Amino acid sequence: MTNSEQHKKNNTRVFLLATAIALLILVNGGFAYWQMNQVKAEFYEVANRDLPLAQELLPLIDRQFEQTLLIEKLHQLKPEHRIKVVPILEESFIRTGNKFAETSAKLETMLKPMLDSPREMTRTKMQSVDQLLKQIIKEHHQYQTQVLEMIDHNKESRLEYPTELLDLLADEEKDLTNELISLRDELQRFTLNSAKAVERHEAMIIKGVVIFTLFAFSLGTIMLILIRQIMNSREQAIEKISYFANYDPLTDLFNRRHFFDQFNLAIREAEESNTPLSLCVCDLDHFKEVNDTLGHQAGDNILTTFAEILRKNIRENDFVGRFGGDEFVICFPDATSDQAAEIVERIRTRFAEYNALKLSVTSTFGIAELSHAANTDDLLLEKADKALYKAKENGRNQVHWG
Ligand SMILES: Nc1nc2c(ncn2[C@@H]2O[C@H](COP(=O)(O)OP(=O)(O)OP(=O)(O)O)[C@@H](O)[C@H]2O)c(=O)[nH]1
Repeated sequence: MTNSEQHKKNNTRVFLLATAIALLILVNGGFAYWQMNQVKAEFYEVANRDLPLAQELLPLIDRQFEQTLLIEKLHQLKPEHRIKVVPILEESFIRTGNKFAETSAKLETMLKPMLDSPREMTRTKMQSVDQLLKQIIKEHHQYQTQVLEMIDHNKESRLEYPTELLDLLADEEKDLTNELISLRDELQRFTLNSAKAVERHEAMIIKGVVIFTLFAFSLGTIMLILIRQIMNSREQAIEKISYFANYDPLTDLFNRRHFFDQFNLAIREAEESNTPLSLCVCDLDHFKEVNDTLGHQAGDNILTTFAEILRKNIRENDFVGRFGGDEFVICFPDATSDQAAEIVERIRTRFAEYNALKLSVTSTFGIAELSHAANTDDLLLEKADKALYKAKENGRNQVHWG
């Protein structure tokens, strides 16, 4: 498998893993949100509707109790007064009782959907609430019947009420009130529990959001690091490619192609500004022998040393390239062949001095100057090559131009 195939495979794996985790988080978040909404709906149902309704029952019972006390005192009134008051009280007592029946019926209807709730906890709680309510309704009914009987009795007789009946009514009233209070408390407890459940679910969701954020952040950071690495290696590869496209890796000088690109530009500039320009072709002498006797590595070292001497001795605007093997080219913008020869002579001497210590490798140079007869890169190169050939013929280790 190639490197890029391996990269592609790794990228796909990272992407699939991230997608799977993101989907898991999404499903989990969705489930938690759905659960929280369910609990919230039940909570608000009780808090906003049923609880105030249950609390409404309590004052109704209180009112009926007060009315009972009044009925109790009826026998103290004169019969002619009693006849006037009894119907008013009776009517008021019945009205309050009807209101009680209406409110408790509403409460019963509202409890009904919760009795069929899909959540078992809600169902169990609501069953006990429902039983309590039924008990209250039943007891209230008995209580009301007894009081109404007492009113009838008041209408017809002048007799005092038997104390047992009054005690019984008082007890029933107390029971009724107590049961109403416990109904209200039960509903309040349920509301409180629902509120806690909502809080728990909200905390869970917040935790989920925090974990998701941390995860997304880490994933993002990893992605960024990966992208940076990919970009760095891409940049390095581009740098390498452009380096190899323009430079000779052994000597770090321009390669033949890049040298000639620059050389053509220099020729155009020289023609436009009407300034001189010279080209020098250099070749090491008997370099083959160095390779054959001392080895290829020693040959390489001599080539890099020669390149270094070239670089150090040319002027700021001059440039040099490796033509191939042991052949080099130097461009001298704004220099006649005489001026170029002066610089080249210095190079030849330095190289000869350097090598004289260890080996006897020397260099030979041929120079050509831009003219009407030699006004292209090819013609200049041909002219410089001829000069080099002449110098080699003349015994090497010298500079020829003219
Ligand atoms: N070490 C080394 N040798 C190289 C490289 N490129 C070419 N050569 C060798 O350089 C030698 C060039 O020899 P020639 O230019 O033909 O001849 P020469 O021995 O220099 O003789 P003259 O040029 O006539 O003085 C050959 O033996 C090539 O194998 C390189 O990158 N490194």
